[in-house]
Amino acid sequence: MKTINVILFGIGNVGSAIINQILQANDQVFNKQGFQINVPIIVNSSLAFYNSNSLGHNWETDFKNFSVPYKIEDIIKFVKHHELENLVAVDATASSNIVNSYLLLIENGFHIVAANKIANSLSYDFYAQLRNHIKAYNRKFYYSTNVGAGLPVLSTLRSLKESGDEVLKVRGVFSGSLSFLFNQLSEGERPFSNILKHARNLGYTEPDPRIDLSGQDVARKLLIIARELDLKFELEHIEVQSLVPKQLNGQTSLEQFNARVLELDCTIEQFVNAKSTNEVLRYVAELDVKEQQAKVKLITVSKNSNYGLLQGTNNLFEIYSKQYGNEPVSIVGAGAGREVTATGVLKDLVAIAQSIANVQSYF
Ligand SMILES: NC(=O)C1=CN([C@@H]2O[C@H](COP(=O)(O)OP(=O)(O)OC[C@H]3O[C@@H](n4cnc5c(N)ncnc54)[C@H](OP(=O)(O)O)[C@@H]3O)[C@@H](O)[C@H]2O)C=CC1
Ligand SMILES: N[C@@H](CC=O)C(=O)O
Repeated sequence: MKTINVILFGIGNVGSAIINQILQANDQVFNKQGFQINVPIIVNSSLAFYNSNSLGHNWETDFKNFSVPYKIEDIIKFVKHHELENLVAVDATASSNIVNSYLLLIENGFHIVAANKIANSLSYDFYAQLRNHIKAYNRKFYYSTNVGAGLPVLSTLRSLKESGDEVLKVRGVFSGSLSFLFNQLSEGERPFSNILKHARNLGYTEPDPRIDLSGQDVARKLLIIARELDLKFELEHIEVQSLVPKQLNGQTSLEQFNARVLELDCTIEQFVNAKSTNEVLRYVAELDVKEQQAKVKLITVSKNSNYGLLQGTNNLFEIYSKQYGNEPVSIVGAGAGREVTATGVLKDLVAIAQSIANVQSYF
């Protein structure tokens, strides 16, 4: 039985669901495949909880009672001291701090699984450097939840590419939180700011929801898709329409934004008033591979179109390729949420565990 040791950075919405799903699957699912996933260290932005065995179901209480301040070097020391093998750093934060330590972690034997999109949306130079490092140290870097949460978007793009097809265009609704916000808004019962609060409580938004509302999160996803398709894009290549009123962005802190969130309603009302009654609003991303053009913006669509009929946090990815012609490959499903995202992270983790345990997966 191989033991995979996961060091989990971030124990918020996604991180806590990852722990609970691992604890649930270890006995019934993973052991049968010849491996066990242990989680000897969990951290938030300032504290770490170390446990040389593994976490139990009471991990939240343990974290509250026994966590201590840490530096990344302490974590590396701990895993070396306890001779922990098969190390995977799971990044379930939205922070660039941990991304700054990816190279160091790789040099110290860690594979990386990231829900965090920052590493893949920094400069192209860093994007390439990270991949060179992964190759040089014979590690793996998986990030399937960067686009579409648990949906198989990046794997579909890769398999089309690897089988000789040519992806020409990718278009769709890429944000789970914006999908939820505009789906709820079209029901017409609540102001936008109130729906936003609900979306945050359900774990659909980024820790700072302006990252969603400004289009930045969708632009990052589009950038990651573009790079996956071998375009050497930077974030600046993407035309972005922000929904955040100017006075609530830039210099404003998250606390100030929260206090003045009602001001968002006026901005959104302008878009609502500009559409007809049989239309709804959708925040859409589009990459034209041939023209090398990428944009993300709010549009109006007919209520009865495939975009208009989206429900809940559903995403829609339409992948146009040479072989599929005018009928795109379409992927639809939940694009945000603690559980679906944690399942996506687990798929990446299991792929690493299977390669370590030498398990032949079905695919
Ligand atoms: N929610 C979703 O549906 C999806 C989320 N993702 C991605 O998953 C990531 C996490 O999202 P979510 O769980 O919703 O966010 P949360 O805000 O719920 O959790 C973030 C966690 O990261 C911790 N953290 C922040 N900074 C650091 C740091 N420098 N070092 C270590 N830990 C840190 C926070 O600790 P503290 O409490 O101390 O600040 C908190 O535990 C994001 O990158 C997001 O884009 C991807 C797909 C879908
Ligand atoms: N904030 C994101 C969550 C997943 O990446 C979204 O709304 O899609």
